[in-house]
Amino acid sequence: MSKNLSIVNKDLKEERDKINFNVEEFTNWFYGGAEKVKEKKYIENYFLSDKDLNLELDTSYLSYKDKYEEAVRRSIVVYKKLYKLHNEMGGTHEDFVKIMENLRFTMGAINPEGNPFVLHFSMFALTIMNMTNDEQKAEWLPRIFNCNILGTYAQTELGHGTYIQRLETTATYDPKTKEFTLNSPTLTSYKWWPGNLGHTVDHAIVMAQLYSQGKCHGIQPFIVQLRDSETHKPLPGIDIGDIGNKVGFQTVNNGFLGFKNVKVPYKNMLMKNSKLLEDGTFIKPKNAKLNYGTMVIIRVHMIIDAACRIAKATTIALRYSLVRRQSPINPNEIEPKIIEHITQQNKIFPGIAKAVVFKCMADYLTKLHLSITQEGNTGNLARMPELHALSCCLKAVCTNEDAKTVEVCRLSCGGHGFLRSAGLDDVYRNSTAAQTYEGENTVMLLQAARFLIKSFNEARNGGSLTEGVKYLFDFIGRNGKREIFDNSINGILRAIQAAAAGRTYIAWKHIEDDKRHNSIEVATNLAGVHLTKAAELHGYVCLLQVGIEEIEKIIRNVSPALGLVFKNILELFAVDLILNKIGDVIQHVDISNEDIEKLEKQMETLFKFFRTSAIGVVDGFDFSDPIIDSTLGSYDGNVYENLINAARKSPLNQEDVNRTFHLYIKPFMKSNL
Ligand SMILES: CCCCCCCCCCCCCCCCCCCCCCC/C=C/C(=O)SCCNC(=O)CCNC(=O)[C@H](O)C(C)(C)COP(=O)(O)OP(=O)(O)OC[C@H]1O[C@@H](n2cnc3c(N)ncnc32)[C@H](O)[C@@H]1OP(=O)(O)O
Ligand SMILES: Cc1cc2nc3c(=O)[nH]c(=O)nc-3n(C[C@H](O)[C@H](O)[C@H](O)COP(=O)(O)OP(=O)(O)OC[C@H]3O[C@@H](n4cnc5c(N)ncnc54)[C@H](O)[C@@H]3O)c2cc1C
Repeated sequence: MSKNLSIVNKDLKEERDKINFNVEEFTNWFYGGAEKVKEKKYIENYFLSDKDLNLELDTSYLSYKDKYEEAVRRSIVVYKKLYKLHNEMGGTHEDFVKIMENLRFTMGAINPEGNPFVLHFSMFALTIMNMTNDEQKAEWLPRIFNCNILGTYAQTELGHGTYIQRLETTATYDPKTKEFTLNSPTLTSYKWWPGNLGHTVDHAIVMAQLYSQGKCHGIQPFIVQLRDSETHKPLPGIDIGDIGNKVGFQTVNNGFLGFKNVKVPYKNMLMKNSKLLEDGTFIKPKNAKLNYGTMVIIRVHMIIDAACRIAKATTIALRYSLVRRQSPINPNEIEPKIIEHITQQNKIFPGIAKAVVFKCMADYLTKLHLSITQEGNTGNLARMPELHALSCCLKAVCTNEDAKTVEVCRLSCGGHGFLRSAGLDDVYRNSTAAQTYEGENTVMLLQAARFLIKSFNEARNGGSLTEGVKYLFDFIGRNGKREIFDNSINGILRAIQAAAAGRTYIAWKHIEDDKRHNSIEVATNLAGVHLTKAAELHGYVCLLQVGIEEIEKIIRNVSPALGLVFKNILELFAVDLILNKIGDVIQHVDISNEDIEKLEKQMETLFKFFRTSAIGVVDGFDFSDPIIDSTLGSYDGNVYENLINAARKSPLNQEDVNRTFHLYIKPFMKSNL
């Protein structure tokens, strides 16, 4: 379904004629196999072809309220079809997950400003699946699955989002009535931000401080009904609403929520991890952070979201750059495609490489998450901190890169990139939201840095390290000597590792020095900037290391022509990375000016090679026109026709004279002031 039937712009056609590898083979890799691509296309078409969605309507021109109502209407069309398709496919849980995973991206085309049910189908369902005991699963899962109840994940409050230990909502247990009483004791204890909470859902997982037998037992999850199941009116004691207009996510319906003596039955505390006996005795979980599990799952999922947003933005920027002509390079020659300006290649090509490497990382992290979760299910929680640190670190590094890259793509489209119809604004808004939700990125980096510092101490004391941080041993082993640079892909990896280890050492030393006059906590705060830099560099080490390992495997399994493209992509990623981090590298690596010049030259050579493959790679990301939803990035490259057609649809252009002329402008002009 992806290609539209109009005539392809000749400049773009000429580019595609020069592609020297099999684009379909790349697509099959990106989506995990030919069967998965078929499935993706089928599911995409199944939903997007539905006329009831009325995708012709450009919702960006609607009011805030109308946008929300249209998003709800469209979502219901989609979810009805989801259940129909699920039955047709066989009705297994795997079928459902398959549809959901594909639908996740299709939903962006249906509700470009966000999905008013996304929390039900992600955090709410996942929390109930993973944090309940068997009886609770039996009670809640069928109702959630059938959408008899709709829910969200209500953790953040007006006063606290990051430091969740200090959430203020209370759940006080009374063994006589076998009920909890929920209260919001202060204004700052109001829940604030949960998606879909304002007017859509009727239930929520509420994170609240559990009080029992006169003691506080920390935050625990409760399932709470918020609205009447018939009238949808807020239940007694519930103060609920929408938090208002935002930078993006306009139709996600983020809400606020206050409780005044709201009664919740005993069975509604989620009891897989912590347990409360009916008499009010609290039984601690094996690890108190098990209650943070849903956040970890979503952080893992966010890496592929970042990869796909970059893939989408670079597809738009590259296709446009291959049809837009401007500014002759030689004064007497015709204006070139703007991609011929090397600075334009520098804006777009590294982004394409990032999308590919992030995809490798997403696959790696998904497998790691699965294996650590399976260990956890057998009671072995030893690797939980490693997964937490890695998911925090990569969530932050990948979404920061994502927002930066999408913005560079917008800039690379010049003035037209600023048009809404170019399709980059929603991508950017989603990227920048992801820098904050599921853990603000600085805070995430600091969590990762805790793990790095612990590992550094471990390494100094001759202890053992997890695979991903073993490079700290190399740093300690060098005993203050600098890593000698060599200009190979593994040489670049070693240089970034040396920079990450060196920065970890600086942070560690900063803490050790400050500890002499301060508490460890104050010393750690004072080292904060170094710590975040160390964690960021560690994130890049992980990306490059996993990129090298995965791409080496891929090269062994694909055709030689595609293998060369992957090799080119990996080198692009690596050289771009080291040049961007050269300040950190110089500090810890013996690298000469000549080496740096060589790297800069190498980048130019890589661009030259990638120049012919780039369009094949972005076509291989296989975003259909409705998904790409961009006047500049459509498959046919007919950007000028697309732009004028989109402009003609502006509500202001539906009449040739706007009433403000007669009401205000004309009287003003005739007034002679
Ligand atoms: C209908 C049926 C449906 C079926 C469904 C089927 C499933 C289909 C699947 C399909 C795919 C869908 C997938 C999802 C799609 C994704 C789309 C999502 C779109 C989402 C929209 C936006 C939603 C946004 C939501 C939110 O933002 S929710 C709120 C998030 N909030 C945060 O992230 C808060 C950040 N803060 C924290 O996490 C913590 O406070 C902290 C970690 C910063 C600190 O915690 P704390 O203070 O308790 O910790 P300390 O400082 O005391 O101690 C630190 C030590 O604790 C360890 N630690 C911390 N966390 C963990 C952990 N999680 N695991 C292990 N260990 C942990 C640290 O390691 C420290 O250890 P140390 O002391 O040894 O150093
Ligand atoms: C679009 C969107 C959707 C969301 N959806 C949900 C949802 O569905 N459910 C839900 O419960 N929540 C949701 N949230 C809330 C989100 O998880 C929090 O906003 C996020 O975790 C950040 O917390 P905060 O707002 O308290 O930021 P703050 O912690 O107040 O951050 C403000 C500044 O303080 C800094 N800071 C804070 N603590 C530290 C520290 N320890 N060290 C160094 N610097 C620090 C931060 O780096 C930041 O610069 C959503 C938020 C957004 C933007």
